[in-house]
Amino acid sequence: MSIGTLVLLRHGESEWNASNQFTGWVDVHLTDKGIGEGKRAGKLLEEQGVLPDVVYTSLLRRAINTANIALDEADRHWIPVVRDWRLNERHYGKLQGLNKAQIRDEFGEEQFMAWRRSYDTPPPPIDAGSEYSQDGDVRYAGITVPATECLKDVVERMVPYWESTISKELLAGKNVLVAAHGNSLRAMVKHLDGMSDDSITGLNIPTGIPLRYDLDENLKPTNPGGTYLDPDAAAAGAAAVANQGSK
Ligand SMILES: O=C(O)[C@@H](CO)OP(=O)(O)O
Repeated sequence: MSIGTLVLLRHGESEWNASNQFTGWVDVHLTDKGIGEGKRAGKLLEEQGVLPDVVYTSLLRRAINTANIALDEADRHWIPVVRDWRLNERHYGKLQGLNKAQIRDEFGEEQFMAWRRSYDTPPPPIDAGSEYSQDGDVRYAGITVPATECLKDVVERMVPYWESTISKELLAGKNVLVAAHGNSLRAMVKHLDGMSDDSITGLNIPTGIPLRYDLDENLKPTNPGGTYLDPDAAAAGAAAVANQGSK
């Protein structure tokens, strides 16, 4: 049996992407632009014949709604869905809700970039019970909700999940759509492409553009880095993410 195709999809633009706020586990809505990006993602899946058999999402509405919109557009709204917190965005700790440009101004470029993109420097932890903390959220009953995470923490929660679930679907020949987030997908790409802790710091994932991975029987990409279904829009989108926080 041949290996299924993997498609990674970062959610469309969220309200806090638009207002330049650190988001993490805060459950913000898509903007109208984000909804449009979800539709376009679905069109790309359909036009390029990359039709998922199963969809995995985080527990956050920006990823859930993007997947629903894209699948509806591609006429695959009926496929089975699995949702798991391990696909959630990286928890941004005390930075959740704060403006990226203000944090950059207050703490300087180096500290700002260490919190955003270093592999193992987590932001300061969020206070339990504060406005943007998730410690009392019923959807996370039974798990220890993080107070902050660095990318390494995301890799450590995501890879065992990948190995026990998503990779098995692919090995069984199913096409899998993973609808998730900038940093949880960076963790997945790092794992798939075997990227070093240093090289992942320079990788940014644009909103709403499907990224296809063709895998061999060892789940190694035969197209390293994956293939965006709209490469020009992806390059522009990734540059915009990289520049967030700049004036
Ligand atoms: O705020 C966040 O949760 C993420 C994704 O939007 O931001 P960044 O790209 O700065 O890691």
